[in-house]
Amino acid sequence: SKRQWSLADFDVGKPLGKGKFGRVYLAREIKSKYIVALKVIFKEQIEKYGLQHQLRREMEIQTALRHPNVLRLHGWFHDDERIFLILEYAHGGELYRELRKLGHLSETQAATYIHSLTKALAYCHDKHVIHRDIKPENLLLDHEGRLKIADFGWSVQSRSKRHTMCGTLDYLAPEMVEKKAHDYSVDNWTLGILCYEFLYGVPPFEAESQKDTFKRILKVDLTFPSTPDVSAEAKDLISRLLVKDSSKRLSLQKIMEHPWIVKNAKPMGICPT
Ligand SMILES: CC[C@@H](NC(=O)c1cc2[nH]nc(NC(=O)c3ccc(N4CCN(C)CC4)cc3)c2s1)c1ccccc1
Repeated sequence: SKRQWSLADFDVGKPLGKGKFGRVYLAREIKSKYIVALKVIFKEQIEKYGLQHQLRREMEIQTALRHPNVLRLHGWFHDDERIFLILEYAHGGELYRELRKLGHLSETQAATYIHSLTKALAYCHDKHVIHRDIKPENLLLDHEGRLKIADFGWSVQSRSKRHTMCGTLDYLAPEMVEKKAHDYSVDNWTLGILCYEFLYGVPPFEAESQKDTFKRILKVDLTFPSTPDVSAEAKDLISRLLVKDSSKRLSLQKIMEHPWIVKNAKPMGICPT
């Protein structure tokens, strides 16, 4: 019973954030008083960059995904110049703001978020979806501090081996940098990048220029600073994910069973900030 929505159904509030092709606003569905995030995307922008198919894929993918760590897409509607996505509202905002505020996360927080991400990715991969653009900006927190993956704008159904350069450089796996065919395991690489960034506050291959970042990624030039003091188990997990040969990266199942995750991750995916 897909209900037809329109802008008249919502009270639109303050802007929450903006991305490449649109903005997100706090909104309330008038009849139910249900709070949502309304993502407004301009058709001419999408047409200008030929991203209609990509946006349609994002909408089809995110509507079909039902997981506690994946932001829900409740529905959509459009008018002459805009497309509106009715998204779950994540009250806690962007994880990367929390990361910037704290500098780096505790091993409990980092392991809890990595565990939640791993479960969400295992669910997505089971549905043949590769996100390809997991980065702190796309990770949100709900009112209980539970992690939610947002913005499937770059995700693909794994059937198409086609690749398009996407995502910020720091998170790109070597095979994507080398424009080789890539598969699910790019998301495993990214989990390693994120785990490092959660614990150290910066991504592992950060460099002055894009070229240097590319070189460091291709060399897997991984070094661990002496501070903050990070456990050997955490470094072990990171080292088993940031592996150039994508077939040798730790599987999502093995990540969930890794001693550092088992010891530090909160079972319900919620940890006191
Ligand atoms: C991830 C980018 C993507 N975003 C979404 O899809 C987004 C979907 C979605 N649902 N809920 C959100 N919540 C917020 O954005 C938010 C931000 C700050 C908040 N706080 C400020 C600090 N305060 C102390 C607590 C409350 C609370 C909620 C967002 S963003 C996007 C993509 C394209 C265009 C626009 C946005």
